[in-house]
Amino acid sequence: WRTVKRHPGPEKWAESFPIANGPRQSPIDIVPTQAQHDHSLKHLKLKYDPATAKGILNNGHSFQVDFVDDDNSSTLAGGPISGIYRLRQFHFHWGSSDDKGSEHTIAGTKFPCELHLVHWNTKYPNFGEAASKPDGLAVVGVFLKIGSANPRLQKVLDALDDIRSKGRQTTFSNFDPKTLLPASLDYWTYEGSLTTPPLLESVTWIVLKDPISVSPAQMAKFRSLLFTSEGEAPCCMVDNYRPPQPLKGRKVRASFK
Ligand SMILES: NS(=O)(=O)c1ccc(O)c(NC(=O)NCCc2ccccn2)c1
Ligand SMILES: [Zn+2]
Repeated sequence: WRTVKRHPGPEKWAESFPIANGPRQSPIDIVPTQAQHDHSLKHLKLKYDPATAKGILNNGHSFQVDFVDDDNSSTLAGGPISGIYRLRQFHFHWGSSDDKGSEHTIAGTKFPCELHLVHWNTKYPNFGEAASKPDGLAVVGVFLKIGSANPRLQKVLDALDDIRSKGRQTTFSNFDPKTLLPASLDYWTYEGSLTTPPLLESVTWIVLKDPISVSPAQMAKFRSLLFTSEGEAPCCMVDNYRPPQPLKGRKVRASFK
Protein backbone atom coordinates (compact mmCIF):
# COMPACT_ATOMS: atom_id res chain seq x y z
CA TRP A 1 0.00 0.00 0.00
CA ARG A 2 1.23 3.54 -0.83
CA THR A 3 2.61 5.83 1.83
CA VAL A 4 2.12 9.56 1.34
CA LYS A 5 5.35 10.82 -0.29
CA ARG A 6 6.05 14.37 0.86
CA HIS A 7 9.50 14.79 -0.70
CA PRO A 8 9.93 13.67 -4.31
CA GLY A 9 12.27 10.73 -3.77
CA PRO A 10 14.80 9.08 -6.09
CA GLU A 11 12.11 7.69 -8.42
CA LYS A 12 11.13 11.29 -9.35
CA TRP A 13 14.61 12.80 -9.76
CA ALA A 14 15.01 11.96 -13.49
CA GLU A 15 12.21 14.44 -14.32
CA SER A 16 14.26 17.41 -13.10
CA PHE A 17 17.74 15.84 -13.43
CA PRO A 18 17.98 13.73 -16.63
CA ILE A 19 21.56 12.78 -15.60
CA ALA A 20 19.82 10.46 -13.10
CA ASN A 21 19.87 7.94 -15.98
CA GLY A 22 23.46 8.77 -16.95
CA PRO A 23 26.42 6.42 -17.56
CA ARG A 24 28.20 6.87 -14.21
CA GLN A 25 25.52 7.16 -11.52
CA SER A 26 25.93 6.27 -7.83
CA PRO A 27 25.50 4.35 -5.61
CA ILE A 28 26.09 0.85 -7.02
CA ASP A 29 25.99 -2.72 -5.74
CA ILE A 30 29.61 -3.77 -5.21
CA VAL A 31 30.19 -7.46 -6.05
CA PRO A 32 33.53 -8.37 -4.43
CA THR A 33 34.12 -11.42 -6.66
CA GLN A 34 33.79 -9.19 -9.75
CA ALA A 35 36.10 -6.43 -8.49
CA GLN A 36 39.59 -6.43 -10.02
CA HIS A 37 42.57 -6.23 -7.63
CA ASP A 38 44.73 -3.38 -8.98
CA HIS A 39 48.18 -3.41 -7.34
CA SER A 40 48.98 -0.01 -8.85
CA LEU A 41 46.41 1.51 -6.45
CA LYS A 42 48.19 3.40 -3.67
CA HIS A 43 47.22 3.37 0.00
CA LEU A 44 44.92 6.18 1.15
CA LYS A 45 46.64 9.20 2.68
CA LEU A 46 44.19 10.99 5.00
CA LYS A 47 45.45 14.01 6.92
CA TYR A 48 42.72 15.69 9.01
CA ASP A 49 43.25 18.60 11.41
CA PRO A 50 40.52 18.59 14.13
CA ALA A 51 40.75 22.39 14.26
CA THR A 52 39.16 22.60 10.77
CA ALA A 53 35.81 21.30 12.08
CA LYS A 54 33.39 24.23 11.83
CA GLY A 55 29.71 23.39 12.30
CA ILE A 56 26.91 20.82 12.08
CA LEU A 57 23.81 21.48 9.97
CA ASN A 58 20.43 19.82 9.30
CA ASN A 59 20.07 20.53 5.55
CA GLY A 60 16.66 18.87 5.26
CA HIS A 61 18.10 15.81 3.48
CA SER A 62 20.70 14.62 6.01
CA PHE A 63 22.92 16.36 8.51
CA GLN A 64 26.46 17.36 7.70
CA VAL A 65 29.57 18.38 9.63
CA ASP A 66 31.28 21.19 7.69
CA PHE A 67 35.00 21.90 7.65
CA VAL A 68 37.07 25.01 6.92
CA ASP A 69 38.49 24.23 3.46
CA ASP A 70 40.49 27.38 2.63
CA ASP A 71 43.85 25.63 3.05
CA ASN A 72 45.32 22.10 2.91
CA SER A 73 44.93 21.33 6.64
CA SER A 74 42.51 18.45 6.04
CA THR A 75 43.17 16.49 2.86
CA LEU A 76 42.93 13.18 1.03
CA ALA A 77 45.63 11.97 -1.34
CA GLY A 78 46.97 8.66 -2.70
CA GLY A 79 44.51 5.85 -3.34
CA PRO A 80 43.08 6.04 -6.90
CA ILE A 81 43.34 9.82 -7.10
CA SER A 82 46.15 12.08 -8.23
CA GLY A 83 46.80 15.41 -6.54
CA ILE A 84 45.34 16.69 -3.30
CA TYR A 85 41.64 16.83 -2.40
CA ARG A 86 40.36 18.94 0.51
CA LEU A 87 37.80 17.73 3.08
CA ARG A 88 34.61 19.80 2.76
CA GLN A 89 32.04 17.93 4.88
CA PHE A 90 30.87 14.55 6.06
CA HIS A 91 27.30 13.29 6.32
CA PHE A 92 25.31 10.07 6.60
CA HIS A 93 22.45 8.15 4.95
CA TRP A 94 20.27 5.79 6.98
CA GLY A 95 17.04 3.77 7.02
CA SER A 96 13.79 3.66 8.99
CA SER A 97 14.86 0.22 10.28
CA ASP A 98 18.18 -1.59 10.67
CA ASP A 99 17.69 -3.73 7.52
CA LYS A 100 18.31 -0.81 5.10
CA GLY A 101 19.85 2.64 4.92
CA SER A 102 23.18 2.37 3.12
CA GLU A 103 23.52 3.62 -0.46
CA HIS A 104 26.21 1.24 -1.67
CA THR A 105 25.50 -2.44 -1.06
CA ILE A 106 27.90 -5.39 -1.00
CA ALA A 107 26.62 -8.31 -3.12
CA GLY A 108 23.09 -7.14 -2.31
CA THR A 109 23.72 -6.69 1.42
CA LYS A 110 22.38 -3.42 2.82
CA PHE A 111 23.79 -1.79 5.94
CA PRO A 112 21.72 0.37 8.31
CA CYS A 113 23.84 3.45 7.65
CA GLU A 114 26.61 4.83 5.44
CA LEU A 115 29.07 7.68 6.15
CA HIS A 116 30.33 9.91 3.31
CA LEU A 117 33.47 12.07 3.66
CA VAL A 118 33.37 14.59 0.80
CA HIS A 119 36.60 16.02 -0.69
CA TRP A 120 37.23 18.33 -3.68
CA ASN A 121 40.21 18.48 -6.06
CA THR A 122 42.49 21.45 -5.28
CA LYS A 123 43.31 21.81 -9.01
CA TYR A 124 39.95 23.67 -9.06
CA PRO A 125 39.35 26.96 -7.16
CA ASN A 126 36.49 25.71 -4.93
CA PHE A 127 33.96 22.94 -4.24
CA GLY A 128 31.29 24.35 -6.59
CA GLU A 129 33.68 24.43 -9.54
CA ALA A 130 35.10 21.00 -8.72
CA ALA A 131 31.62 19.46 -8.42
CA SER A 132 31.07 19.99 -12.17
CA LYS A 133 34.34 18.27 -13.29
CA PRO A 134 34.77 14.54 -13.95
CA ASP A 135 37.74 14.40 -11.54
CA GLY A 136 36.42 17.08 -9.21
CA LEU A 137 35.31 15.15 -6.12
CA ALA A 138 36.42 12.15 -4.08
CA VAL A 139 34.04 10.67 -1.52
CA VAL A 140 35.15 8.08 1.04
CA GLY A 141 32.23 5.80 1.97
CA VAL A 142 32.16 3.87 5.25
CA PHE A 143 29.49 1.29 6.16
CA LEU A 144 28.00 1.23 9.68
CA LYS A 145 27.02 -2.20 10.99
CA ILE A 146 24.78 -2.92 14.02
CA GLY A 147 26.90 -3.94 17.00
CA SER A 148 28.23 -2.38 20.17
CA ALA A 149 27.82 1.36 20.69
CA ASN A 150 30.52 3.32 18.88
CA PRO A 151 32.05 5.89 21.27
CA ARG A 152 33.64 7.76 18.30
CA LEU A 153 30.12 8.61 17.01
CA GLN A 154 28.86 9.94 20.33
CA LYS A 155 30.08 13.54 19.97
CA VAL A 156 28.30 13.80 16.61
CA LEU A 157 25.10 12.17 17.91
CA ASP A 158 25.04 14.38 21.01
CA ALA A 159 25.00 17.45 18.75
CA LEU A 160 21.81 16.27 16.97
CA ASP A 161 19.57 17.56 19.78
CA ASP A 162 20.45 21.11 18.69
CA ILE A 163 19.69 20.56 14.97
CA ARG A 164 16.46 18.51 15.04
CA SER A 165 14.68 20.59 12.35
CA LYS A 166 15.64 21.50 8.78
CA GLY A 167 17.80 24.63 8.65
CA ARG A 168 19.10 24.33 12.24
CA GLN A 169 22.86 24.52 12.68
CA THR A 170 25.29 24.85 15.56
CA THR A 171 29.04 25.10 16.03
CA PHE A 172 30.98 21.85 16.01
CA SER A 173 34.66 22.17 16.73
CA ASN A 174 37.74 20.13 17.51
CA PHE A 175 36.71 16.88 15.84
CA ASP A 176 38.96 14.46 13.91
CA PRO A 177 36.89 12.48 11.36
CA LYS A 178 39.76 9.98 11.15
CA THR A 179 38.41 8.59 14.43
CA LEU A 180 35.32 7.45 12.47
CA LEU A 181 37.33 5.17 10.15
CA PRO A 182 37.82 1.41 10.59
CA ALA A 183 41.25 -0.07 11.33
CA SER A 184 41.77 -1.24 7.75
CA LEU A 185 41.69 1.29 4.89
CA ASP A 186 41.24 -1.44 2.25
CA TYR A 187 38.82 -0.09 -0.36
CA TRP A 188 36.92 -0.55 -3.61
CA THR A 189 36.96 2.34 -6.09
CA TYR A 190 34.93 3.29 -9.16
CA GLU A 191 33.90 6.41 -11.11
CA GLY A 192 30.47 7.69 -10.09
CA SER A 193 28.29 10.61 -9.11
CA LEU A 194 26.64 12.54 -6.31
CA THR A 195 23.88 10.28 -4.93
CA THR A 196 21.48 13.21 -4.49
CA PRO A 197 20.45 16.01 -6.83
CA PRO A 198 22.17 17.49 -8.79
CA LEU A 199 23.59 13.92 -9.28
CA LEU A 200 26.71 15.36 -10.94
CA GLU A 201 29.05 12.72 -12.45
CA SER A 202 32.15 14.11 -10.75
CA VAL A 203 32.89 11.63 -7.95
CA THR A 204 35.71 9.15 -7.60
CA TRP A 205 34.18 6.77 -5.05
CA ILE A 206 36.41 5.12 -2.46
CA VAL A 207 34.29 2.65 -0.45
CA LEU A 208 36.02 1.04 2.54
CA LYS A 209 35.69 -2.74 2.83
CA ASP A 210 35.39 -2.82 6.64
CA PRO A 211 32.43 -1.29 8.49
CA ILE A 212 32.45 0.59 11.78
CA SER A 213 29.94 -0.31 14.50
CA VAL A 214 26.77 1.51 15.56
CA SER A 215 24.29 0.38 18.24
CA PRO A 216 20.50 0.24 17.82
CA ALA A 217 20.17 3.10 20.35
CA GLN A 218 22.62 5.18 18.31
CA MET A 219 20.62 4.45 15.14
CA ALA A 220 17.50 5.69 16.94
CA LYS A 221 19.35 8.97 17.48
CA PHE A 222 19.83 9.42 13.70
CA ARG A 223 16.10 8.74 13.24
CA SER A 224 15.17 11.44 15.78
CA LEU A 225 16.08 14.12 13.22
CA LEU A 226 13.36 15.77 11.12
CA PHE A 227 13.16 16.44 7.36
CA THR A 228 10.84 19.33 8.24
CA SER A 229 11.39 22.84 9.56
CA GLU A 230 10.13 24.06 12.94
CA GLY A 231 6.42 24.85 12.72
CA GLU A 232 5.75 22.28 9.98
CA ALA A 233 4.10 18.94 10.75
CA PRO A 234 7.13 16.87 11.85
CA CYS A 235 8.38 14.20 9.40
CA CYS A 236 11.15 11.88 10.70
CA MET A 237 14.39 12.00 8.71
CA VAL A 238 14.73 8.35 7.63
CA ASP A 239 15.33 6.44 4.37
CA ASN A 240 17.42 9.29 2.94
CA TYR A 241 19.33 6.86 0.69
CA ARG A 242 19.33 6.33 -3.07
CA PRO A 243 19.17 2.66 -4.16
CA PRO A 244 21.96 1.12 -6.30
CA GLN A 245 22.11 2.29 -9.95
CA PRO A 246 23.09 0.39 -13.15
CA LEU A 247 26.83 -0.28 -13.49
CA LYS A 248 26.68 0.39 -17.29
CA GLY A 249 29.95 -1.37 -17.98
CA ARG A 250 32.01 0.28 -15.25
CA LYS A 251 34.84 -1.64 -13.57
CA VAL A 252 35.16 -1.70 -9.79
CA ARG A 253 38.79 -2.02 -8.62
CA ALA A 254 39.96 -3.37 -5.26
CA SER A 255 43.02 -2.08 -3.39
CA PHE A 256 43.38 -5.47 -1.68
CA LYS A 257 43.64 -9.14 -2.66
N1 LIG B 1 25.81 11.75 -1.07
S1 LIG B 1 27.11 12.31 -1.79
O1 LIG B 1 27.18 11.80 -3.14
O2 LIG B 1 28.30 12.02 -0.97
C1 LIG B 1 27.03 14.05 -1.91
C2 LIG B 1 28.18 14.79 -1.64
C3 LIG B 1 28.14 16.19 -1.75
C4 LIG B 1 26.96 16.82 -2.12
O3 LIG B 1 26.93 18.17 -2.21
C5 LIG B 1 25.81 16.07 -2.39
N2 LIG B 1 24.60 16.63 -2.77
C6 LIG B 1 24.11 17.85 -2.38
O4 LIG B 1 24.70 18.55 -1.60
N3 LIG B 1 22.95 18.23 -2.95
C7 LIG B 1 22.33 19.52 -2.67
C8 LIG B 1 21.41 19.35 -1.49
C9 LIG B 1 20.44 18.26 -1.75
C10 LIG B 1 20.57 17.09 -1.05
C11 LIG B 1 19.62 16.09 -1.26
C12 LIG B 1 18.60 16.29 -2.16
C13 LIG B 1 18.56 17.47 -2.85
N4 LIG B 1 19.46 18.44 -2.66
C14 LIG B 1 25.86 14.68 -2.28
ZN1 LIG C 1 26.10 11.00 0.76
